Amino acid sequence: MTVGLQVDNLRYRYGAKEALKGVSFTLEAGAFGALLGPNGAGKSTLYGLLTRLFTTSEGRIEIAGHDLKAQPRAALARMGVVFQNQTLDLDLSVRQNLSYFASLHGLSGRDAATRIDAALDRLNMRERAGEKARALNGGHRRRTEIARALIHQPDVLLLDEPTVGLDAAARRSITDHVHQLCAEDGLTVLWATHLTDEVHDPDRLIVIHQGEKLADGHAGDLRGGADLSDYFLSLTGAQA
Ligand SMILES: Nc1ncnc2c1ncn2[C@@H]1O[C@H](COP(=O)(O)OP(=O)(O)OP(=O)(O)O)[C@@H](O)[C@H]1O
Repeated sequence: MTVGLQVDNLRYRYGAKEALKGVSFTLEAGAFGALLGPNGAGKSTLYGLLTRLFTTSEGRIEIAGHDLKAQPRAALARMGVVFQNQTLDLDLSVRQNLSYFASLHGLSGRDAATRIDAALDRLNMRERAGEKARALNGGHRRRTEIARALIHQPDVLLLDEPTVGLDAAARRSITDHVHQLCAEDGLTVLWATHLTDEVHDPDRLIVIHQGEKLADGHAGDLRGGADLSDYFLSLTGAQA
């Protein structure tokens, strides 16, 4: 199999507090990986390490074949990130937000315009390109951020609780769009959430709790005949 994302025996401490206690998993290229964990499980810590907001000497991360510690630039170039907090410039148009990001990646002119159009098409946002980000609802702002994260054509897309604050229809739409990116474009996705209804049966499901991995497999196999939230609750004792 071609590996999209590999995390091997990752540990991280905040002083005496051990936030990750040796977490390992591998996502095949093109997989939708749902990282499910209750508050405090260690999801944000894992994302911080994956994006090199901070580093650890314990464990190894590989992104699309590049070791994050040994080849950070090459590894990060293969990664797109959608953070939990909104990061658009609300006074710029959708297209301007994407153009700014493209130029940060050294893209300009016709090449940038082509990539921006393709990314906006992918998220059904092309017809909104001229609107100020401020005029968009929360769901369309998130779609713009996802389109922006695709401009440099990453192999791996990380999303940290991307549906926080969205209504049910927008949540469904974003979740479906990202599943399509895996199925149709071969993108490897890691989607952190504590909402079980965002996980589909064929998805790869990784459950973490208190810094440890409790389960890893296809969601449908793991839950068996049970409801996924009941399964999650029985594993973690937490509220789904
Ligand atoms: N700066 C910090 N100093 C000390 N402990 C921290 C710090 N940041 C996080 N922690 C602790 O590390 C553990 C993992 O936190 P983390 O934020 O990674 O969890 P999470 O799964 O992202 O939770 P949430 O869904 O609430 O964001 C928690 O016990 C948290 O209290």
